[in-house]
Amino acid sequence: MKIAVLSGKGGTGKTTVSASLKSSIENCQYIDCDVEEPNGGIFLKPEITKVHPVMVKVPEIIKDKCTGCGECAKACQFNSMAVVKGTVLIFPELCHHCGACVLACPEDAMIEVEREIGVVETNSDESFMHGKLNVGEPISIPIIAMLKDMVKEEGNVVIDCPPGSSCTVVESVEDCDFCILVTEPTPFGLHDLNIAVELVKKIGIPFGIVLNKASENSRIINEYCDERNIDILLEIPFSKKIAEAYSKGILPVEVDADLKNKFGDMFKEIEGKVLI
Ligand SMILES: Nc1ncnc2c1ncn2[C@@H]1O[C@H](COP(=O)(O)OP(=O)(O)OP(=O)(O)O)[C@@H](O)[C@H]1O
Ligand code: SF4
Ligand code: SF4
Repeated sequence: MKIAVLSGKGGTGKTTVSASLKSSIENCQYIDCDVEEPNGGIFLKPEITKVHPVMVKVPEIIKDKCTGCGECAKACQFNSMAVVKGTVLIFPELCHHCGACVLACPEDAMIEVEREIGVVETNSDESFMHGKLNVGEPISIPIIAMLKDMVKEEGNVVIDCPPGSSCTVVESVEDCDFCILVTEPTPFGLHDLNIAVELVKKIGIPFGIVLNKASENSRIINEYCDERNIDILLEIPFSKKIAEAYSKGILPVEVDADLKNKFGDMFKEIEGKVLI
């Protein structure tokens, strides 16, 4: 089973939940698609042995051939190039690597060259993988796509998604069997949970909720889920012990055997839902 863990809102406990789930079930690959801030490794402590650069293709001008006609800039839907007084300006960070400008050039005055935007790192058996986007790079999809290509066909996979609900999240959850939406009982948590629910419904992947940092305010999430017939798979209390363990890079399931069992039970429940 491929299970994606996401949360509309950052900081709700997505990494805590995904790394805890990975640690509570057998034969599971962990993939950290939160490539701007991959921190699952701080908990799981893999020994990184392989580093794969992630390259993208960006256009380059052959100056001798260019007539300054501007067809390339007209073809670019992402404003990543402009022709100013006959000179082509390329903004590689904005480029979406579609190749349209190269096709549009009537003079064959453009070639594509490779540019590194980040890396994918794995341990020796690839049970752990994360992507790292280079600082200042705005487009992370190619790194997530490479991680998804390296997903094992056999066994279970837990995918720690980026926060939010943009295209990086869509790329991360695509092809998954189930989504766990992690939320917290605050108005902000509820607001962003609603966006995440809309997203997974649109993509058409079955889902359930983990209510993290559960407290006396949990009612707002319980009511939201009751009204929509959404399952709350697991409630994790707001706990100083969990926060303290986190600050030392220790997962809650390492200090609480009962919680580890609950993660195992949640996995079985998800399995039951997916296999129906
Ligand atoms: N049950 C809990 N009780 C108390 N604190 C918690 C609990 N779960 C998580 N936290 C705290 O919430 C913070 C965020 O946790 P975590 O990094 O898992 O969230 P995240 O959703 O992955 O964040 P990001 O959006 O940065 O990826 C941490 O400081 C952690 O200590
Ligand atoms: S490859 Fe596509 S996005 Fe990049 S500059 Fe050319 S047309 Fe624009
Ligand atoms: S389309 Fe080709 S020839 Fe025209 S400006 Fe662009 S690179 Fe130069």
